[in-house]
Amino acid sequence: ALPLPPGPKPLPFIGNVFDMPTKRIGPALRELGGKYGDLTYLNMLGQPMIILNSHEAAVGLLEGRSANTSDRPRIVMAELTGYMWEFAIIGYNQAWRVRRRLFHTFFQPSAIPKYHPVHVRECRRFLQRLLATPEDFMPLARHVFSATIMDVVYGITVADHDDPYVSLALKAVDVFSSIVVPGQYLVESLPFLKHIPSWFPGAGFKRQAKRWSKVVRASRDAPYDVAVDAFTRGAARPSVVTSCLENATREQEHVSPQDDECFRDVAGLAYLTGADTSLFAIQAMFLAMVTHPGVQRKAQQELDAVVGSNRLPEFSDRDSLPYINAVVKEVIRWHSVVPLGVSHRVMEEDEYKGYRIPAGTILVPNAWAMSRDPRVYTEPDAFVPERYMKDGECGSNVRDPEKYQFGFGRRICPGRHFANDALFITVASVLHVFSIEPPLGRDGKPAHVTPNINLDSFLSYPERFECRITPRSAQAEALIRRNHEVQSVL
Ligand code: HEM
Repeated sequence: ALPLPPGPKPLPFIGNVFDMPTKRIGPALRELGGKYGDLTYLNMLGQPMIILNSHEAAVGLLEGRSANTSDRPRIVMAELTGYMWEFAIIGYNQAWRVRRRLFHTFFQPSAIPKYHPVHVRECRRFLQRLLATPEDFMPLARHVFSATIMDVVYGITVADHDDPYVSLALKAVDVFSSIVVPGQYLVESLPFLKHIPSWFPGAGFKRQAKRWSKVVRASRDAPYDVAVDAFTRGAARPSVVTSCLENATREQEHVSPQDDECFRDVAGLAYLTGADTSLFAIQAMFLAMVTHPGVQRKAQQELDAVVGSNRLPEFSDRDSLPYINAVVKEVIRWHSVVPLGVSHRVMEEDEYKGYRIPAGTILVPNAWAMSRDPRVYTEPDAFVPERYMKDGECGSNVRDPEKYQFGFGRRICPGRHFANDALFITVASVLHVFSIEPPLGRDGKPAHVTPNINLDSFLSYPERFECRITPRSAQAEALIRRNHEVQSVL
């Protein structure tokens, strides 16, 4: 007898299909929320969907009711492309639990300090490459996070240019981004279309899925097979895969087929989720520094006072760098890397705040809207690390963006501590030695840079922009050039 949450009037049969935006999705859905409320109900060809436009609504349903809301919606395109090995999109079931538990053992807070040397080494190589070709800062940033995750997960060193694993991951993440945005493929609302023959008119999605499936499979198996081969030859470096194989072969001679599948899935997902997420956050940091020079100056003053000019930042400096920590938090808020989070699914009918939440409803947390909530953040579009500062410390003056940008409840991002480490060391190191400024215009004066963020797909990223990256001083340049090789001691 309870009403459904409010939403735009559905059309017969197709429901609200035309109300689902395809461009700047987060902002457009927030606008819808402005009319209908924090919970906006959409009927997508009969599939119930609720957009959660506020933090309170997302916490209420995804954390308060997590036993019932930790499932994932079926993604038919994931089935067609062979992506169901990714435990990020499989249901709330035993296969997910086993994989999530194993992932957690490698990425929980007590486990990740052992990856610090890899972060530091790759970050310092990044500084050297930036010095050589600063105009390539976008691809170089991709390289640093890919190199870190490939070393940590597989013990593989990636090539400086055109690495096959880096391009494979890039292609696989592109496929993933294309298939997970709600409402993009008709077959998601009409799953029977999955069975129409590939040659049938309108079955382009099936042909596309077939083309993509090769990349999807290879992205899981190619680096894993190389790591297993190295392990078998006794030539493996310490890595997540090496640890899995060592543990599995301690008591039995061979790895069971179930364990083999599980190890492939866990390593593959870390490899695919680990690089681009941090990459887009750090690209946003470069953009924020170009557009907010006052923040950059303040961060550099803190680095000069704490780290000094004779060395580069280390993880041990973290607690003494509150403003840098606040910059990292503001990067995470200002740029929603996953603007619509990852959808959850309601397993059994529920009631929330007097509304009926039907079984099978897809819940879409609009993280972008949460990051721009003017009730929580003054001037939400501005980059203001000071909002987290309290009595000279990076405290919790205001809602911590980690509470929504990494998802919710039992599905919360298990790689968030690792991502935080990667962002901290990169932000601190880059700002310590480089100035990031707008490019010079034809008149020789700094040009105006307008932030242009792509918000049309699953992962959001800054569109290509230019900036001048130069060493802050001769001493900073010498620091970068000095070879800071740190051994990988996983
Ligand atoms: C800035 C960086 C990152 C952001 C913003 C981010 C965000 C997210 C979000 C929003 C989710 C969905 C949570 C939910 O369903 O409620 C998620 C899931 C996940 N993330 Fe991240 N992530 C980041 C980095 C990473 C890294 C570095 C890794 C791996 C090392 C990782 C591994 C995962 C995995 C495995 C899941 C699936 C969890 C599950 O379904 O149980 N993420 N992430």
